Amino acid sequence: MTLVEALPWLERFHGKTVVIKFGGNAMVDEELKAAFAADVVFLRFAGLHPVVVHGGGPQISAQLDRLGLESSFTNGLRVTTPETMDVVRMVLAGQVQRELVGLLNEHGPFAVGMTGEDAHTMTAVKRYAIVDGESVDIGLVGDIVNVEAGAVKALIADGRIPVISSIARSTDGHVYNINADTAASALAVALGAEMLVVLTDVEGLYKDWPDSDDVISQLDATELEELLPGLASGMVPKMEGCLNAVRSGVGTARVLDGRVPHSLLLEIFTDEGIGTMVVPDEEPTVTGGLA
Ligand SMILES: Nc1ncnc2c1ncn2[C@@H]1O[C@H](COP(=O)(O)OP(=O)(O)O)[C@@H](O)[C@H]1O
Ligand SMILES: CC(=O)N[C@@H](CCC(=O)OP(=O)(O)O)C(=O)O
Repeated sequence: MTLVEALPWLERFHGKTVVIKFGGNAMVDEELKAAFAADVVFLRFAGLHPVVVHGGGPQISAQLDRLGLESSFTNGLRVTTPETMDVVRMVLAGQVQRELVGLLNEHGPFAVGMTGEDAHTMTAVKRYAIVDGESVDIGLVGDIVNVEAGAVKALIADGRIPVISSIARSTDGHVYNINADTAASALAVALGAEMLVVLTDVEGLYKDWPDSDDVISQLDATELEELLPGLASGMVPKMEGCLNAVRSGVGTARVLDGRVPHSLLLEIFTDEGIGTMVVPDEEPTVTGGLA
């Protein structure tokens, strides 16, 4: 990429908040993790306000395996017993988040880790999975009902990079496991972010997955809504999160291949986008006259 190509994007995104969801599947390679950290710090030095929400599904599964605990998913959500919840919290907040904070802070005193529990940042309610129209109990899985973004905004104002684990407390004191895509989307909305970027282990949203690897490069909210019922597993919370974001004021939501080194910078600062971009529905054009 030529530097001058980046100028219009630097101007456009200066001072804007970008929420980046770093998926556990994109986090498997040491070099890629370091490249991701460098990209996020680059964004900060370029005058954007990056906020990281991280996943860790494969890392949680590996730890459950080591402990000999069974684990299963319903509609892309982990069935979470109280015992599983202890492991989820330990792995996300104690391991994955710490590692990302460490990698970011190799560049300076920027990253501050927290979970949705801190400063009441995220409040959850129990979430049920819907299977064949029936509501199914999947344990301590939560949905976000409120985001108090004050603590995150204070960190941004102080030049820090918040790194947030997708765990949240309910008003009655339960701690819930939140899908990281769902948490990133809720946070992007509450922060009035310009962009939600979801880094995963595929090139973007495939048109006819698993039969073809034709990536949909751009679609609007209504088009995405029509595709949602046909999507499988991990893509469901991701695309629901993108839809929720653009329907609630976030400028664009993008799904990118986290396996491509520096995909974040390529997407934000070059003309040809990579991955899938979800845009809000076009506002109806006002043709004149009184409303
Ligand atoms: N239409 C689709 N396009 C792309 N990937 C899809 C699609 N439907 C299902 N998937 C699956 O969703 C996975 C991504 O979700 P997930 O494994 O939860 O990733 P992450 O850990 O990054 O959140 C892909 O690896 C792919 O197997
Ligand atoms: C409820 C639920 O499924 N929570 C996820 C939280 C981590 C996550 O979302 O990680 P990825 O982004 O890497 O998939 C889980 O337990 O795996």
